Amino acid sequence: MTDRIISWHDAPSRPRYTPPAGAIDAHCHVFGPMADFPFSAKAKYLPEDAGPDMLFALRDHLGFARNVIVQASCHGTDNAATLNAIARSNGRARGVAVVDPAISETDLAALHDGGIRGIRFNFLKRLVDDAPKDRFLEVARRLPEGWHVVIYFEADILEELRPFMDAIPVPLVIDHMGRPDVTQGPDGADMKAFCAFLQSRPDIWFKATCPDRLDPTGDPWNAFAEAVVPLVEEYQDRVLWGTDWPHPNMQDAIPDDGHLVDMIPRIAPTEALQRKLLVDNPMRLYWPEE
Ligand SMILES: O=C(O)/C=C(\CC(=O)C(=O)O)C(=O)O
Repeated sequence: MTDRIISWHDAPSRPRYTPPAGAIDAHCHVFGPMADFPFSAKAKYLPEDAGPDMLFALRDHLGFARNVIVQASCHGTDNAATLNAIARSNGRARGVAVVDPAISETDLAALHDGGIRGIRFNFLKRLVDDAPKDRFLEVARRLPEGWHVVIYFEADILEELRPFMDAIPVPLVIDHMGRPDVTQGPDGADMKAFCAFLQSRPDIWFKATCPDRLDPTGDPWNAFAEAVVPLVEEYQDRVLWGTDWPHPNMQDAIPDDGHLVDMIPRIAPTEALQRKLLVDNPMRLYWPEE
């Protein structure tokens, strides 16, 4: 793999929608810089550098106050780039790590000190070689106090993953709602299955994220808005929102981040919902001490 990929908009528009004070972009990533933080030998894509300075400039441009930085698969289980970004954020970023399940308690504590508050299990075959459920479960049972598990999977394996997810003893946060087919609409099979899953436990959270990934009708992503707005309303105390910048693997349909922000009032139509989505909910998971 030699070609480095750019998957982000070089001049995102300024959103028309203004997020509330203290708004948190709760799903974004950093790439490198590679000279300081090389990519994993197992990486399935090799992006151009998208480091903390770029992320924080975008945060300010979009009107956000904080970030939750999720370790992307291209950095494997070496969380140094994510930790570096958190350290440079002046307390305005926390993160989610990807770890070798054999990680020691000491190393987990060090991640906590570095601002990590959860670990991510990625089940997308195009992104990772293996996802050992038994080993994932073992580490999920010995996480630091207050941590959660982020899970990334596609809708077709939701049922298969149920016994594994049901056994995880800490809150779950599901990336991109488990990638439903939003063109089926709010009552489609994928959304129904995801709702049933949410109803099975009160501590399953989800990210109402990635219209660009999930809606083949494209910007302005009407199918996404229609399918997701009832879910946000129904589960308003356990939903998060994020840009997903720098949009790994979206180089063929790069979204305008300003337009992504303008989706917020379409999936959370009232000020009260927007406050929960962007401030209260992510604060409870990532800055509970404030
Ligand atoms: O950024 C996302 O959430 C989605 C990704 C990338 C990813 O998760 C990773 O590299 O770990 C994807 O679907 O390619």
